[in-house]
Amino acid sequence: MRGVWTADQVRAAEERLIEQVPESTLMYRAAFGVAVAASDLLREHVGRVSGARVVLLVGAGSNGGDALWAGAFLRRRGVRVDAVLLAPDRAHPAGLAALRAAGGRVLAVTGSRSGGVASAESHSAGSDSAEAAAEVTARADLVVDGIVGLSARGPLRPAAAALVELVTAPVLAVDLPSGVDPATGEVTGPAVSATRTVTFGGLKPCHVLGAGAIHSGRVDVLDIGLTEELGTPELSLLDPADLRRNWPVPGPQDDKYSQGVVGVAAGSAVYPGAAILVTGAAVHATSGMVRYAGPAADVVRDHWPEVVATGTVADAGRVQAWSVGPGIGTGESGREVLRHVLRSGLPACVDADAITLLSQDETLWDLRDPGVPLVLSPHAGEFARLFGPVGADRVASVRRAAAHFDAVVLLKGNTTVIAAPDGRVLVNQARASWAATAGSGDVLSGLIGALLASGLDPWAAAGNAALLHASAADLAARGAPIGASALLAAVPAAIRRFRRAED
Ligand SMILES: NC(=O)C1=CN([C@@H]2O[C@H](COP(=O)(O)OP(=O)(O)OC[C@H]3O[C@@H](n4cnc5c(N)ncnc54)[C@H](O)[C@@H]3O)[C@@H](O)[C@H]2O)[C@@H](O)CC1
Ligand SMILES: [K+]
Repeated sequence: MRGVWTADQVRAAEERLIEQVPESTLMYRAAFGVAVAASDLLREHVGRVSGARVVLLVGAGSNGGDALWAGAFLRRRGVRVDAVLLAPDRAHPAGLAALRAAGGRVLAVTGSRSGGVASAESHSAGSDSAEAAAEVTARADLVVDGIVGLSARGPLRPAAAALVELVTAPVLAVDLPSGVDPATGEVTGPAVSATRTVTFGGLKPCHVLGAGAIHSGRVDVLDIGLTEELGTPELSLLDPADLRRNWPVPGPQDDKYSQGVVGVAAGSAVYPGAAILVTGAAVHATSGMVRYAGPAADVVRDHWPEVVATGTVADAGRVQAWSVGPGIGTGESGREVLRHVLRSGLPACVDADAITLLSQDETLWDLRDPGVPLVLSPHAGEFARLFGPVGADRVASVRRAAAHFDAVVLLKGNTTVIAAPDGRVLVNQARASWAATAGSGDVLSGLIGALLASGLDPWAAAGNAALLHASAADLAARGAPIGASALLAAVPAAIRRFRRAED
């Protein structure tokens, strides 16, 4: 599992570390890491380091300081470095002196009332003008983004925004791509799109949430001594090694019952698709047995002969967990199905129509045994019905909902957020949005139900299912749109890929 820490946590860790290590040492370490990554990118994109042109976009804080020091290190490798100071009076003094001493060129730019880089302020000897800054930026082989870091507030100022728009070269972001909200990953205006981001100590929310994850490019975490001091992460990400360790596979002593039997209550005679998809996902996710209970039993049996299918949940037989909701409808028959599942005292993944039913009829909650795990897996619309609009801070909303319902809540989306009632949060950022297709959520329900039946902790069940689901979508799509059936068919290949994956 990889941790993600908030800006406040990182600052607190820095304060603790500074009692042992001078602040300037931390900045050298950070800047050295940035310079190494910049050299790698130059080799990759330009084929050389010495003689290449690097432009540093430098803001008012220590983020700019990191960039300036990195520029000084790059000068020693023969790189031509231009620093564009966006807040000339507040540029990091030691970093600026170091860059100048190393022979870097410094251009000063200030924002104008009309926005853009129309006004420039002379700052140092040489061709200091907004035009010069624009020109070097546009001609750079690599741009280092030191505009703003952990203390970023609001959108980029106009001068920075105008320069960012001109960049065509690869961008190396220092700590995080400027213009992205550090806490939520939200992008509401112009923002840097980084090829790579070098961050310090640990991942921050903006590297893994929403548009921020895309704008960050590849993220390298550099341990400058902070990692030990960071404490419990605010969020976590599952990595391939977690999935490989967690995904249940049969052992020598297992039989079809010992691995957990999952019950599927989904679909209807008129809409059997959901039944087929949820059941199929459960069939592919784990070995053992899947029972289907509902009006689509005949169709399910035709599709998945290995499934034991019955007409009603009451006749389903013994299961260890339920996957309930997709396609059951929001009328009385669906309500009856949900009542049965909630009364059963078994773990359940509650999705789709079952979530709508819960939002319409509060008395359904009373049927639940509070000691038994529940996973709610809404999309944003269902979440809103159940708990109110998600808002910009998805993590905070989902965490509150999980505590409120005393359930694991998985909010679907390009960034899937999974919160446990005790406050733990997992996020899964899909690399693409191929899973945004009708029926894809049904597949996820089946995966979660199967993992619950195997006895996995419900938070881990939901998290592992989300990661596998996104990976199956990528594998199936390979660059072209897919339907949920293709996603479902790719589930075994995705499991195989994780089971073979190296750490
Ligand atoms: N926290 C740590 O342990 C370390 C931090 N370091 C660096 O220090 C950075 C944090 O430094 P600071 O706290 O000085 O803050 P920043 O460098 O993030 O910038 C803060 C200043 O930028 C301005 N600003 C805020 N939002 C802006 C926006 N949207 N557009 C333009 N300007 C804006 C404000 O005037 C603010 O004072 C980190 O991101 C990292 O790069 C590293 O030097 C190493 C260690
Ligand atoms: K930055």
